[in-house]
Amino acid sequence: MPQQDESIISVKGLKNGFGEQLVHDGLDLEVRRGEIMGVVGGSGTGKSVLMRSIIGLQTPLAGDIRVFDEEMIDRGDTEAIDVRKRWGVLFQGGALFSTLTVAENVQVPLREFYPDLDPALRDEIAAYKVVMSGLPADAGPKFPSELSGGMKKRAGLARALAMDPELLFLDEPTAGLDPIGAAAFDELTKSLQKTLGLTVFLITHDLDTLYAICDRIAVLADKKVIGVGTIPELLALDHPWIQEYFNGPRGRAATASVERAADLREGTTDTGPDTRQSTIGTEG
Ligand SMILES: Nc1ncnc2c1ncn2[C@@H]1O[C@H](COP(=O)(O)OP(=O)(O)OP(=O)(O)O)[C@@H](O)[C@H]1O
Repeated sequence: MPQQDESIISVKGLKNGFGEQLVHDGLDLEVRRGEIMGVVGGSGTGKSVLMRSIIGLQTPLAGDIRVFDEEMIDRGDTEAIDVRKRWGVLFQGGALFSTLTVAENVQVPLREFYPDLDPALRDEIAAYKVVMSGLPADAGPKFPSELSGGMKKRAGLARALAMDPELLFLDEPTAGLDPIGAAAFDELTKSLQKTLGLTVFLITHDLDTLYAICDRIAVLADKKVIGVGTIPELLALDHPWIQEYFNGPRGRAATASVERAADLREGTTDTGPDTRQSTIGTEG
């Protein structure tokens, strides 16, 4: 029986750098089973490098990374396969193969991990994941160039879900989406977390996403995770970046939006303008 406080990702003493530039120095982070962990920080603070280190695309200078309680650093490709099968990744922008159709893109991990799978079953799984990601069923034969930005993200999500992962990595999934598309993507992420019991590592600059769907938030600054918790818990830390981020005009607008939505649910106030418009577009 899985434990709610079971550690799914554990990063300790992580150090990353490029040439003279040190990106992480003594970074620690724990992600628990079933939570959506939002990862925020100013541009260039190393959010993507952190994700790449966890999934084995970046070899750290030092530190310890465990996923599903398996040590990841210096693990050979063959040894890592059993762990890699258990996660899905949506890279920034979707990272679809432009010469493959949506369905073929979704089948890439299936071909990699189960090369002998019956092609008819592969087609069936791909079709199911396309619909599960909120795309119309006829999106399967389309090429990425025929899709809108939001559809590309959903196609990337369908590919990330191909292997029925327990853990999902999302790198800025709502960047570049219009407010309605971004809110819809958030809802989809939340419903996948709930229905599939997913653990989600979600890099974002989108304050609305943080308020709407994240269970906890990790803040990267000063080459470390300077705080992890809910928004009120982070605000209590009194760090200047945290105060500026959550208490600045965009942060206040997002708070007001969440409060208004709560009031609306309780039927205690009238509708005002959706503030999502004012809180997007912050990516660096
Ligand atoms: N392969 C690389 N070679 C050299 N420097 C790199 C490489 N990858 C990342 N960096 C540097 O590491 C730092 C952190 O990059 P990263 O992409 O993780 O930032 P980020 O927090 O995700 O930023 P953003 O919010 O703008 O996406 C940046 O200064 C970047 O230039």
